Amino acid sequence: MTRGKGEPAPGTARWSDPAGPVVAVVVLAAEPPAARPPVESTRVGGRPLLDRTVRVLHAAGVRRVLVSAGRRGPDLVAGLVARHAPPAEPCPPPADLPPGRYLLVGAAAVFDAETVRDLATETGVRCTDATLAVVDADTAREVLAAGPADAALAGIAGLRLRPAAGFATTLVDDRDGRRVHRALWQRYGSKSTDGLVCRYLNRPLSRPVTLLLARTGVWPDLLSGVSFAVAVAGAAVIGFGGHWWTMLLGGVLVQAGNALDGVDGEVARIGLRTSRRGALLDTILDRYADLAIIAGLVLAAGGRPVDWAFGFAAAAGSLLVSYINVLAPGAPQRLLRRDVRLLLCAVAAAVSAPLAGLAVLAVLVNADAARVFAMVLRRAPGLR
Ligand SMILES: Nc1ccn([C@@H]2O[C@H](COP(=O)(O)OP(=O)(O)O[C@@H]3[C@@H](O)[C@H](O)[C@@H](O)[C@H](O)[C@@H]3O)[C@@H](O)[C@H]2O)c(=O)n1
Ligand SMILES: O=P([O-])([O-])O[C@@H]1[C@@H](O)[C@H](O)[C@@H](O)[C@H](O)[C@@H]1O
Repeated sequence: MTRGKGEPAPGTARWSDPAGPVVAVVVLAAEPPAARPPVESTRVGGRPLLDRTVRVLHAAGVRRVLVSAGRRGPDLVAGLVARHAPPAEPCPPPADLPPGRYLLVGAAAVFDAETVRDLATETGVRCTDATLAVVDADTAREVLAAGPADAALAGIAGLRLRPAAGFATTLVDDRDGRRVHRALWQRYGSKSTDGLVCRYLNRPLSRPVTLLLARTGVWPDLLSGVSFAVAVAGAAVIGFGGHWWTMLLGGVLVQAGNALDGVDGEVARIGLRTSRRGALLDTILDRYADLAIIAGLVLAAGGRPVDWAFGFAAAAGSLLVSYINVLAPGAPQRLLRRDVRLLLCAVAAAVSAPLAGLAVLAVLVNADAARVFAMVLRRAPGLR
């Protein structure tokens, strides 16, 4: 394809003029492929790709999302309108597109809001990692008239290429989902705040479970309940088992619950389904599971006064270490994060040393809490 119609002579300002908000046009095939489901219906993170695309575009601040899909358009858009607010709209015929800036989105593009925001700062730019481009109205009309954006955009000269600022890839077809979900996990599976046990032991354990569940659309809150149930089951087996092998089994269940506790967040992030409600549920269930596990160790140790004393100290310190995260989110790095505490409890149970485990946990968590509180207090402004 020759240079875009109306393409400015090199050096003129039009391509770089970022004036005006961008309108997104999701360019789908006018006719669905005969042999396979249309790529936009492939489930990514538990929702059809077209739904994810509309959601990400709105999350990136795009004020209008149009869907160009030939005669399929009105039906597709009707479904989107029912599931999105603000909704998507059918794209008018290319010749009727008003002047302005357009973000052209390929049917198979999988991307995040960060990539959209970065691209939308300019005009005349195309993403090298997925079919995304910001062009002016003339070029948009030309691409839409030519058919699916994937091929038409590649042929337009004069577009500056730019790697994705965030996440972006192209879903080849519905068999490519595994690769895309691995890439999404790589980007969103772990958190910057993960502790050492979490990063090097728990995330590798939770990753295959998440990759199995992320495409199903399973509710993250349900997964929070499952990891809670596994941890509490471990606590019960430890507390009431009475044999070395039940202690070992209990320890394994506690560590399994520890690792599984990352699956809910991983599935939520990959599927763009994180929620404040889910975060609260996750944290509250974790606190109860922590207390249940400590109670299980106290019962396994014999339930004597000394066992309850260490259990109380371990529980109080554990709650304080977690509470610091609420009181002072930017507090210095806490060492006895939940991933470390639960691994310590699991090992104590597995080697049938519940009292020793409680004593070590009690000393470490309270020392860590005292250390971090002292640092926070030193930084806190004095009386004014
Ligand atoms: N129903 C839900 C559950 C979670 N979210 C969102 O996810 C984060 C929680 O992220 P994640 O589950 O990845 O990690 P978490 O903070 O739970 O930390 C666990 C530790 O508890 C565990 O001990 C450790 O082993 C594990 O590896 C993790 O580090 C939540 O804040 C929400 O934003 C949601 O939306 N809905
Ligand atoms: O590691 P920690 O801070 O003691 O406890 C954590 C909480 O602070 C966090 O809010 C929650 O999402 C984690 O699942 C874990 O429960």
